[in-house]
Amino acid sequence: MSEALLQARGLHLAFGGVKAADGIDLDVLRGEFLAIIGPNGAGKTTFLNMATGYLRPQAGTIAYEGESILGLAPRAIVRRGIGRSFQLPQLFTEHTVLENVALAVAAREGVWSPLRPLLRPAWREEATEVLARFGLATLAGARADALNEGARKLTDIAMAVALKPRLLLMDEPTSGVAAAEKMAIVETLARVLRETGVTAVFVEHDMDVVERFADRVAVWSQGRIAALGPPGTVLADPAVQREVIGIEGPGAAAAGLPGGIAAGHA
Ligand SMILES: Nc1ncnc2c1ncn2[C@@H]1O[C@H](COP(=O)(O)OP(=O)(O)OP(=O)(O)O)[C@@H](O)[C@H]1O
Repeated sequence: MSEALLQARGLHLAFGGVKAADGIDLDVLRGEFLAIIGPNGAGKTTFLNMATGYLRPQAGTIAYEGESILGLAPRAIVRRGIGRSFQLPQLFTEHTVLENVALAVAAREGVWSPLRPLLRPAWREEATEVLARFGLATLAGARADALNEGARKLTDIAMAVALKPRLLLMDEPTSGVAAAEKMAIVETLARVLRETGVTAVFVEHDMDVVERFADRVAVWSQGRIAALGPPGTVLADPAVQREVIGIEGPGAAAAGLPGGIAAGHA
């Protein structure tokens, strides 16, 4: 079986004159944590949207487990095993944390309804187990709209994990989370994903998080992948430091994205 769980080739998508994807080739390898970094507007979310059926590329292919998923609706892609969490968590705010996760379990069983009375005990039990994995058991009875940002993010990801994905795509899992809480949240997230054998792709702006948790980093720039490789190599590149991380250095002026580091596809 192929090492690549998800394989994107030649993805193009323009919005008017803006090339949000301008020839994206990417293999997501089974079992890895792949971070996507890049400046605002580089096309990171557009890639997640194409991989999850929210946007259709104008050219190119996307295969999951060796089969094309192009043209499938988001729900059909979820059923294939690709989960998604969003920059702004999509919780049922008037429901409890447990109910939110139980609704995700129900959705996996084909019941797409936010109606609390329809929740079966088995779904609640499974949701309880998922919450325990995430260390959220004490918040099971809390209403989703009473959570702080960190707990909200984790609940959103717990819902995605309850759908039993083999690949989870996350858009800025730590955005809006207080700095002091951030590492603990990602630590929890990474532990659960490793325990459950989930491959992960995450868009991230915090380079400490990237360095600590990513096996590989892909640098997005103007709809293209300008560099791809281990964090130690990619984050040390002067062009990446200047244009993505915002560090000025002596070597930075000579390099430029995407041309300066275009050869780094590992
Ligand atoms: N549905 C859309 N309609 C029109 N333009 C869009 C749409 N989605 C994205 N774009 C444009 O495509 C470009 C890439 O956007 P995208 O959201 O993918 O970037 P990003 O790298 O995720 O940025 P950020 O870090 O700010 O979230 C931007 O110029 C954006 O305005």
